[in-house]
Amino acid sequence: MPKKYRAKDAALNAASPILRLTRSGETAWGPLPGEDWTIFSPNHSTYEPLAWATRNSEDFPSEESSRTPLPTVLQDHGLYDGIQRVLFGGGLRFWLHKLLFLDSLSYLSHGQLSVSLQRYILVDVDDIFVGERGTRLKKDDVMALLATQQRIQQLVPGFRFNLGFSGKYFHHGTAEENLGDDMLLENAGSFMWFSHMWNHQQPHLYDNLTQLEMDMTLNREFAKEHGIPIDSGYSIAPHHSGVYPVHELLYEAWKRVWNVRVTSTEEYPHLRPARLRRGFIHRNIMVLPRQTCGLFTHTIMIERYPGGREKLDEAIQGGELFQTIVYNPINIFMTHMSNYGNDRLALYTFESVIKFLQCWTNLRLSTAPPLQLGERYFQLYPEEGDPVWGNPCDDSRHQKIWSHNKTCEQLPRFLVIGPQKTGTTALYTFLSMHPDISSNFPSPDTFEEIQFFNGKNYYRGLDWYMSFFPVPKNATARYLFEKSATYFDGELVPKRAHALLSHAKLVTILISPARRAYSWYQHTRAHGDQVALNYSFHQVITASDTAPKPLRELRNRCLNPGKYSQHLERWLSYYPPQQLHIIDGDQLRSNPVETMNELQRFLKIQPPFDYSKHLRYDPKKGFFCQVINGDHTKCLGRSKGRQYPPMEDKSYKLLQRYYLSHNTALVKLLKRLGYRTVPQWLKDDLSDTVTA
Ligand SMILES: Nc1ncnc2c1ncn2[C@@H]1O[C@H](COP(=O)(O)OS(=O)(=O)O)[C@@H](OP(=O)(O)O)[C@H]1O
Repeated sequence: MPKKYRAKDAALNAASPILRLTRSGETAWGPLPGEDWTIFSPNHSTYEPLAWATRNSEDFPSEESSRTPLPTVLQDHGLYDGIQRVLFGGGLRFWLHKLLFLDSLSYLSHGQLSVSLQRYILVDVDDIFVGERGTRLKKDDVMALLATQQRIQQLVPGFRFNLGFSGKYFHHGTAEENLGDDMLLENAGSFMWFSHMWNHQQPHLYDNLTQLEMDMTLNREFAKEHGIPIDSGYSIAPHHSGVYPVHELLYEAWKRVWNVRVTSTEEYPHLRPARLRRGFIHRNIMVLPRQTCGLFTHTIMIERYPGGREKLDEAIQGGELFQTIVYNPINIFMTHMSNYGNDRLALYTFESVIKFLQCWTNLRLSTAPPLQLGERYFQLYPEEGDPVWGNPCDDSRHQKIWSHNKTCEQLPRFLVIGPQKTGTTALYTFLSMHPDISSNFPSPDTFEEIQFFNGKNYYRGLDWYMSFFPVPKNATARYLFEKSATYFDGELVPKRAHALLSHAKLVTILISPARRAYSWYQHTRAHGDQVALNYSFHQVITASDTAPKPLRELRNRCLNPGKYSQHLERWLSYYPPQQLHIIDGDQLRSNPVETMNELQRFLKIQPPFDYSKHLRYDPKKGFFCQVINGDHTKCLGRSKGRQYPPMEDKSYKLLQRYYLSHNTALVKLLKRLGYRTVPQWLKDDLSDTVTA
């Protein structure tokens, strides 16, 4: 019917085959959101109602029919035109429609787009013993806690509240509240427990591991003394401090004192939006996303709850809290002790939402200790095991829970990303001559390169990366940079680099990919690599996919980085083109002064450094070198600018063909990026006359 109605009192068709997650049986009484409902009037046997509602009687005071339920959601079996559909007469603002939408997707995709019906719920009660006098649990609150827990157990088998304690504040309440503390301990075995911090101090405020361990040990001693179990393997930091952004000392102390294997936070990657919170694993500690239920330490009385009882019920009855559980297979909720005293809003909230879920959904609610939840979570989302380190300075909340000794000024402002064998060491050396530019401290394993964003080092975390850069107050250089030539073609590198250094500028050097491949081959031979010594360059680059693994690996390291356009496009899918500067490697070799001037302009470094006075061509080396003490030059070592025979013509020809599509795409890309001239090496590689 082409009219816009207001509607109320929704009910479902229990016989509909679409219902899966959604459970029929009740009527959702009251007005439904929106004023433009379509009421369907099917005139063909293909349509079957999935939901009904009543037209708002105020709009039709005299009409008898206003009391008759009319179809608002229809299943179209597709008998008419062969296409099955579900037609919604109202939008997704109505919570029941969100469930029906999920079920429709599942039904119409023959189960391929289905969410699981299993839901885990864990309710953490932080700050046990911490609340202010007058807001803590009394004996009858603890009794209510136990009674509610028992009732919830009927609906969620094995359900137990998970209590996070800070022993220092035990017996810090009124006489009545201290009896409440005692009663919690008398019933310790009825709950799950985890360690908060002994003194509720935020871990990021500790710069001393011993101190942090001492505080944790005090809480552990307290637990042992009072019969609190200490083997949960779970812990929580006050205000999520130290968990993310990671404070390594916290992870270290947790492992040493509590053997922590799992924790949770609301802060990864950010507090908001809550639906995007995810997990990660760091130093073998699983970090799970934590949900909020709308109750905080200040909402301990219903009149303090924003919007009062009505808003709280809205969250429970189809609103945010209800939906959190519908959408998340694993739910760890944060509450505080004071939410269980006073108006006991947390008891009301959880019991009500669980009942509401049971009434309207077929979800199977269960619970498990945090360690099991962690394992389950990463089985469901294995890809999340890999963390992505964001920049703490991009989020004001993160900055508040980051050590005062850390600053984003200690992060590089530009990256020289490679690829290998294009002249990156020369560029690194020239940049380091600049009085305003400074690179990282050398790594014992990879020398001037940190190689953080690719490979295993990334798992060492942000503190590890930052430890390679001078603390700004102790340094004179204004521009920090890092050069790791392996970044260029690293699959994950642009994403990771952008997450941490979204404002950083990127510098890359390109030479003929064929020459680059050959230089890499010579490099590995010079390093005594047996494969390179046993096979000719031509054999390496023509090795087939059935060749021995080491040979294939060498072939790949020779060939893959040279697919420049592919790699650059990946960088450009994260960074805007204005942040990327491409250096012609041949120009860097033949005219480094001009190259460095262009680079300084791109980096907006003022005043510019006069490289003409500091670089000179060294005929013996055959390259430009650094001028030392007026007359002498200091050149790069023997491993840069090696002497080796020219590439065989047949190899060069083969590589010209191999890189043809990549080089053609590179020309287009350079034009798109606004480069007016195409480098000579690229023209040569694309022509079929020139030899190497
Ligand atoms: N000024 C100067 N001095 C020495 N070498 C120079 C210079 N400018 C560019 N080149 C070229 O740099 C090539 C080595 O590149 P990289 O430093 O990027 O290699 S590495 O990936 O770090 O191993 C190196 O490659 P090979 O000639 O194959 O040794 C040189 O061609």
